[in-house]
Amino acid sequence: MDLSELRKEIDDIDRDLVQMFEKRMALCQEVAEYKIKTGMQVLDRKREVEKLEAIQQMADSDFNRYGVHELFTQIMAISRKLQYQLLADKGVITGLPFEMVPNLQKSRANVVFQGVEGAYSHVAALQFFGEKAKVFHVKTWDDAMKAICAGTADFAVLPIENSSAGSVSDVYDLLVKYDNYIVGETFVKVDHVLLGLPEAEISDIQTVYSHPQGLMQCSRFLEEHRELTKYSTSNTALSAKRVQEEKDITHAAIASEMAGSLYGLKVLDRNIMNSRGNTTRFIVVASRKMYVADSNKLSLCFETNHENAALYNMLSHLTYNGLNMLKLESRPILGRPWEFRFFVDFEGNLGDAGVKNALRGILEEANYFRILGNYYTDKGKNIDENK
Ligand SMILES: C=C(O[C@@H]1C=C(C(=O)O)C=C[C@H]1O)C(=O)O
Repeated sequence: MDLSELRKEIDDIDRDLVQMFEKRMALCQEVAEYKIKTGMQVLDRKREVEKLEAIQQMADSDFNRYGVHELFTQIMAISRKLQYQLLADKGVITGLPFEMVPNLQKSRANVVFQGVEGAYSHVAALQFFGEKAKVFHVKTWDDAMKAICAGTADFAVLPIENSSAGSVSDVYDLLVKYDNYIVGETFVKVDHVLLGLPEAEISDIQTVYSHPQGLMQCSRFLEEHRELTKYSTSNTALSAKRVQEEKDITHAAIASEMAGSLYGLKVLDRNIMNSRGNTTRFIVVASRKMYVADSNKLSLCFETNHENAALYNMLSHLTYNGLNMLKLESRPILGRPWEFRFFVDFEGNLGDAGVKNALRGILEEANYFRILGNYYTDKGKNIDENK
């Protein structure tokens, strides 16, 4: 037999396979209609496990047993995706009661941030809500979350990620702890300087205060000045305040120039950061499940079974619906060592058919699932990376 004859036979088989595939999908569509009527779940794990076992029995070698297992795992996943599409089309999307709003009521908003005046969160709040916004501060990120739950604030502004130090993991955990939602985001350029008392010189400094992120973002500078003792504080601006209050010429803070001028400190050194384009992304959080009409980014959180391909299967719902993933983060689940909760950001709007379809799939197949928000992002267009 020559190659072209072999390929012709393969082509014939493939044609049959496609026809069989289409027949199978048509039946799955009927199954979906039955499920919609009866309120049954799309995923039936027991049936899928039994099917995979039965199919493996039909194959005649280990290699083929493995192959058909792979093949039918995918066929059934596609079958489920078809069913979710149908459910989403028929409006059967429970668990997504997000209210669409034309815009956020920014001008009358009461906004909370963590830290003290001059903190980068303060800068972020003014940038997002405008210079005249009513802002107040609390001691911890947890307090900020509580303030919006209690209604003393309409919005909280919290840092979620820095371009050189990475994710702010505590804030991820707080998004799970509280029933609050991301309704916006804003990017702030972080320009740390070394601040001391007006009479201090850099040679006087022995102790440096800053938030752990501030210390991390200036780690190269601190490595070059190993003689300095580093102290973590809960906020960069608070460290500037502390230097002002302690009146010790040997103390300095790593904070913004704005914090320095607020607390009467002198800039002892600039350009102390590891990377020049150092930017922090802040999220704006509210207690209402709402999204603005032009939202273009979603954040989700889910837990899966601790088994082979579990994450891959969850993410396949995004791939299959052509959704562009922007970020994947994981956090440990307390009480279940070495198991993780996943956080995914991707592009889209809750009104998009592809988004509804993907959410329906993840909602059914994850052990725990929450939409953390659908909001508008300008992707940090205001940031000049070269300055
Ligand atoms: C088609 C069904 O829905 C899903 C898909 C399956 C399949 O493609 O064989 C099997 C079980 C379900 O998870 C069904 O319930 O039979």
